[in-house]
Amino acid sequence: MDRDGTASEASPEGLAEAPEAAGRVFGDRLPMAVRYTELLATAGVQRGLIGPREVPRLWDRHVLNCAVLAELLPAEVSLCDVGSGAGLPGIPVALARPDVSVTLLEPLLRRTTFLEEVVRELGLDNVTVLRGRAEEMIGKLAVDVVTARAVAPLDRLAGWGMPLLRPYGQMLALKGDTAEQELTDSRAALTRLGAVKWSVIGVGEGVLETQTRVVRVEAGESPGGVKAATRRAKAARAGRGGKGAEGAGRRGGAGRGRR
Ligand SMILES: C[S@@+](CC[C@H](N)C(=O)[O-])C[C@H]1O[C@@H](n2cnc3c(N)ncnc32)[C@H](O)[C@@H]1O
Repeated sequence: MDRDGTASEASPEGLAEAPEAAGRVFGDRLPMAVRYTELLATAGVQRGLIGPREVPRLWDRHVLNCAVLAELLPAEVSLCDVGSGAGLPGIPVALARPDVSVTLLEPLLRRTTFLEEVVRELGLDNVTVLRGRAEEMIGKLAVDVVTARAVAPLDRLAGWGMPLLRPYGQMLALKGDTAEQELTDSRAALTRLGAVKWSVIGVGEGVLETQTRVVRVEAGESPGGVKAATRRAKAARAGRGGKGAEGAGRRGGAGRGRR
């Protein structure tokens, strides 16, 4: 990140010190989390990716609130953060869990530019930035876990996120107070999209004053439904390499090694 007013050595105005719980969440990666939070408070605000009023509450409402998702992740999974924006929740999760391979998926250039700069500056070797819309990635990207915060109502989000899952993967959506209602409203869509189980879970006990509420949707054998399965099969036949339909999910399935 260049320093012509986009980031400063001193702590940015209004940004609180890292809370004690941050040390427990990020361990020896705490300095990286501190730097990320500073970049959100400086370049992130200047480029319109974070509201200036969020600066005093970046740690609790954003960085820690997102990082506690790590509690729900099995070991060594692949994860795609759909609509990552300024990197939330993907970057805090990647910082808290170096074993997890994270793809930040975001369509807007201004945002992917920021994300690439952050990844480079922090030296985050478990993070890839991918520019595009979730619905364009079906058959090209397949992961164990999809995450999202503030991207779309649950039924629409599921239509984008479920087809990106490998069999038996899971979608984790940070939903706050609307979680139960959105689940109720989305049942038919979730079933159609190959979900076999769903629930609302609170995470962050002992870290956050108010726990983060997460909608967890678990996929069965054919996440995304018939159309997604067809597109995945076509992509596999075409033998796409790299982050192809099988390529991105390089590690164990989401059902394994839960912790
Ligand atoms: C309100 S922002 C939330 C950003 C971030 N997740 C957060 O919580 O701060 C919504 C983001 O979703 C992205 N987005 C919208 N439609 C999308 C789609 N179809 N696929 C992927 N990302 C999308 C937008 O570009 C935007 O960055």
